[in-house]
Amino acid sequence: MVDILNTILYGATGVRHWWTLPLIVALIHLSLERERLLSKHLYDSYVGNSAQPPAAGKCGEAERRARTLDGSCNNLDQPSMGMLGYRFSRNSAPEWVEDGSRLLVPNPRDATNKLMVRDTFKPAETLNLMSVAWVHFQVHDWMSHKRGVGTGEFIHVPLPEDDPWRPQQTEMLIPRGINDSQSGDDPKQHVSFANEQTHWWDQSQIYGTSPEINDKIRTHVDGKLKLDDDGLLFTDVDGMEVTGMKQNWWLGLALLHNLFTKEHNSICDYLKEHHPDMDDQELYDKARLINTAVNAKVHTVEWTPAILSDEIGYIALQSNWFGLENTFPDQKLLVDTLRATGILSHPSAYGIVGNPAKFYGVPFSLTEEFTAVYRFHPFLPDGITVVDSDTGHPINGEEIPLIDITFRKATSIMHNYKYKDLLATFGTQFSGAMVLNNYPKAMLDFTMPYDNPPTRIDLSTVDMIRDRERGVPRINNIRRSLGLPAFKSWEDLNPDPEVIAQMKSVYASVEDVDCLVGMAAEMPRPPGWAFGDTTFTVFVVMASRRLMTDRFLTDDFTPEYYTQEGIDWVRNATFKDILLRHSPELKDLLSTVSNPFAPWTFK
Ligand code: HEM
Repeated sequence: MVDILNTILYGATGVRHWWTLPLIVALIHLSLERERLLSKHLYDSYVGNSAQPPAAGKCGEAERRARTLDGSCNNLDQPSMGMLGYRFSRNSAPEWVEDGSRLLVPNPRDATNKLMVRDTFKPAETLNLMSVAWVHFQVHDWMSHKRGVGTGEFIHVPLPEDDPWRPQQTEMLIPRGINDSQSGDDPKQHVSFANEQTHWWDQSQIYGTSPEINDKIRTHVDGKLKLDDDGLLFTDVDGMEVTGMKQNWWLGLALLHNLFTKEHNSICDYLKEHHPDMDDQELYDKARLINTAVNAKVHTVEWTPAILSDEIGYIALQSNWFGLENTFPDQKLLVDTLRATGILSHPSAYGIVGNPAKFYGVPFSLTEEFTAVYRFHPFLPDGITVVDSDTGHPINGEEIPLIDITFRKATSIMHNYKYKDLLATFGTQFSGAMVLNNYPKAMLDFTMPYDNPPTRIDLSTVDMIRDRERGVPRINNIRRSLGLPAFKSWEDLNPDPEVIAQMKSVYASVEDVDCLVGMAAEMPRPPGWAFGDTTFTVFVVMASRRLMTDRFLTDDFTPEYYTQEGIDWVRNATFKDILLRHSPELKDLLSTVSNPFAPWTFK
């Protein structure tokens, strides 16, 4: 049914790019596409393999009522689903998974030098640096593949003859990823990797996944988290903030970890006011549920529409949360009719949140393709200039290079500048665009400070190696594996003759183009979109799926679990209000802002 309708609406019309269809037709197409992808493009990494999911503890009353630290018991029928250590699944069927024989083909460092390295900064003029911080903050909630630092096992990437790192070195050593594969695994599936975070959207980056870290961040009074006398997160012995997850730490993460720790405490105050009988644990558990749902909502109805900045993106994302019914209240009859005839799915018509969970027959975990399409390192700028939030004037004049806002230097900046000025800086400065030759130079030559031994890496080469190591298909096979038409020629991927010439100097064929390079190269895109249709297709299936499968965002998004006040808090929450709650000094600057992930301007 879905296929037939989609063919009539899209294929048979001969329209090459679905987003050029009339709005309502494009929206119906999207709804049908999502059903098609969810029904056919979810592949569990445990099926056919000898490995078992990690063991979950017992799901008692406490685990039923609140999010657990290790993510177990979100699904009460299969308690280990999506928990810490659970394997990433895939959107591509096993036959599309790369087998590792092309790990160094073509040389990823050559691809970086020619196609990725930033020549001049290309801004994404519809996105600010806050949007970059935001997405990284969320990525740290969802995923972290284990790096094999200290195992002594490296992937040796030969440096091209004219490489800037020569003559000091002739190869780049990249610690191998640690895979979870076992001898009885199906060889067709190549390799499987486990997640060091929980797969659920549960703010584990703030709350931690172990009792030790969780204990360290909590006051154990009134449900609250620890903040110092300046209202900031405490500094740990490693020189960075005490918080749930702090890999690849930089100022953007520091700003948002502080913000949502403050927000947690505000939610605790509000709950205590309405429920003075709640003890520390209950306040903490409910505040975590609410804080998490707020993040999922802001991401869905504010961040994503900023990234997909047009009418289709806006309506599609509003209806993911609220349903088309509430997005177009005056079109209720049309929505009901389209639903009754099966043209619109239930989630498209009535929204995902608060409606029954849906699994499409496959246990939930995030996918390797989903990780691959979130490699948004070109969003990072070369540096920041801190501005005064009242005047917009630079403070201390000079730009602080990107490298000097990473790791413990980020924490120093948090203490050396005013929080409101740092927020204003991130609000007013542009993000980089996800296009070719826009990877920040600082990320192309840096040493991971906490690795032992320290490794000098170029993150773009590492990004490509990781995708290849994890069996992520090249861009054209991702398209085929998702049932999208392949790029038949270079021109199909990007019509610019100069870009084609440059790509041809690296890749023998359009079939070889890496996912990362393909994502940056893909043109045309819908106007206002930060990326192309291939990336978007992976988002369509996975962004919906992680909402649809989470008990606390579907079946149990109820007053019983959240309290009525909690449901109201989530319903009313906007990112602007959160910023203003914790930095009311930004009132003037934010007064003209409608989406806080688009650049703010001083009057
Ligand atoms: C200064 C800021 C950042 C630094 C220092 C940084 C550094 C890193 C490093 C070292 C890795 C792991 C490489 C490996 O596999 O060996 C990584 C992975 C990754 N980064 Fe970043 N990154 C930054 C910002 C961002 C941003 C803004 C995004 C946007 C979404 C992002 C998305 C990712 C993703 C999706 C991965 C793969 C995660 C996984 O393998 O599970 N990063 N980054």
